[in-house]
Amino acid sequence: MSKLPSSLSLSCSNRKREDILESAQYFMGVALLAARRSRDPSTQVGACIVNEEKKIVGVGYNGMPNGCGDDSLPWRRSGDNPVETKYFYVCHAELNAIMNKNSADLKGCTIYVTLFPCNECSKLLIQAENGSAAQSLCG
Ligand SMILES: Nc1nc(=O)n([C@H]2C[C@H](O)[C@@H](COP(=O)(O)O)O2)cc1CO
Ligand SMILES: [Zn+2]
Repeated sequence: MSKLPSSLSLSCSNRKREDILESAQYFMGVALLAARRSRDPSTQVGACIVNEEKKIVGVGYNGMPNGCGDDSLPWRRSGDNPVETKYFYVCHAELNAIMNKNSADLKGCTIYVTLFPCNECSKLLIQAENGSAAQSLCG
């Protein structure tokens, strides 16, 4: 094999980087970044769905339904009536990641989500045939 020109061999390493992010760290990082888009004043959640080829097929964060102004619905956690709280309206990050999917189905996919899925989202993930879920270890 011909020797590298001396200028090239001295100016930059010819060895690939080893200390790269693991794929799970990368996808959870995407979920954490997506959470930064949430307008929920108390809890921001992000979700990233990845297919078996490790391609991102859906990203979402918790927010009010499309077209429903973030200022016209309540963000409070408690009220005399459930309709006075955000829980009655907010779309969870997992729901939005599923709805934002760019693939025909989610068979065998993995979802990386910054909070453990609630029972409603767990049902959605099962019905969407989402293979498995990974949850962030951060608080
Ligand atoms: N897995 C989840 N995905 C989500 O998108 N959420 C959202 C729904 C609310 O907008 C917020 C929770 O509000 P709080 O009860 O921590 O103030 O996080 C919550 C969970 C946890 O069940
Ligand atoms: Zn949920």
